[in-house]
Amino acid sequence: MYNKVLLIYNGNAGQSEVERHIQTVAGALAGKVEELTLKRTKQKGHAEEICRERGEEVDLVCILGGDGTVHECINGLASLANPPVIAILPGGTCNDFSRSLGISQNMKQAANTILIDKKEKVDIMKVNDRWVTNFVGLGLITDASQNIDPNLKGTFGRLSYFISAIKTVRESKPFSFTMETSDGGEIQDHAVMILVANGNYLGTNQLPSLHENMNDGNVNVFVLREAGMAVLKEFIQNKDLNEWDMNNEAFDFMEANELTITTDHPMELDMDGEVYNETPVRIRLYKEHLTFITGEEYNEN
Ligand SMILES: Nc1ncnc2c1ncn2[C@@H]1O[C@H](COP(=O)(O)OP(=O)(O)OP(=O)(O)O)[C@@H](O)[C@H]1O
Repeated sequence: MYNKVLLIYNGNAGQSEVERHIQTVAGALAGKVEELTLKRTKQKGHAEEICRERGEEVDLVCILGGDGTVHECINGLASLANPPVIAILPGGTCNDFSRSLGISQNMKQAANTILIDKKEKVDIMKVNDRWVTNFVGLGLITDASQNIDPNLKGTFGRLSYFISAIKTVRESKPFSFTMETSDGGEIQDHAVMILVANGNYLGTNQLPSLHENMNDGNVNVFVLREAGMAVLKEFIQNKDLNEWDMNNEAFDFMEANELTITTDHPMELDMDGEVYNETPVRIRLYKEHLTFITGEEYNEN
């Protein structure tokens, strides 16, 4: 089991809910670990700082938060020489990366997963100068995140993503891009959205995928040329890419472990749900770079 455990939680999340979650997690870990330190994030960027400074002092870092908090923590941990094992406790709105790891969305069950201690090495993307767990995207997806009304997010939670997506689809305009892959391939085209996914979920929807694990050394690259609702519906509903019509002009799909994307004008990059950077972008996958606690049903190779 683990001697030293650091539990980081989003200090900006609803107070009473956080307190309940901490009680649940601390209750599950009490008696099983030697030392449990709680750290509340004080502002955006704090989780990254804590992880960079304290990550090597502990055996396990538990992240109680959503994908944005996970993103921050990974950026503090991924460059350490001896990073700890990482457990994600689904404390955000969508918690997409925890879903990809097969972690239960029930906090008690998620905390108990830590005690079962099933661990897997997982691929992580380096996107320009940031580490990314779940996805990087440009075009429609960035606009959809930006269009979320913070008041709606508080009231409707993940429904606000869909309201925003529908609003954005109506307004989206195509952009020109050039994509180069490490095998020398080059594509020049137009799109309304490019999505490079390491994880298998987006806005709680399962993404179409050829395989379910996250240590295969490849990311899934989706290029959507049209923003019609029919295309988006297929994208969201059809989970198995083996059954997709690959001749459909509305989208392209490929796998890659390294690629660069340039656009006709600088475009914002959505990384794990927050805008951190803009194009041009270089994406490189680091195979099995970090070790995560996974749910029992997580599919390893
Ligand atoms: N104390 C804090 N004050 C302000 N912002 C914070 C604080 N701690 C974390 N954050 C930021 O808040 C953002 C949202 O938090 P988080 O990702 O945990 O929840 P969420 O957006 O509801 O979850 P999801 O992305 O899974 O839908 C993150 O990008 C994170 O950087």
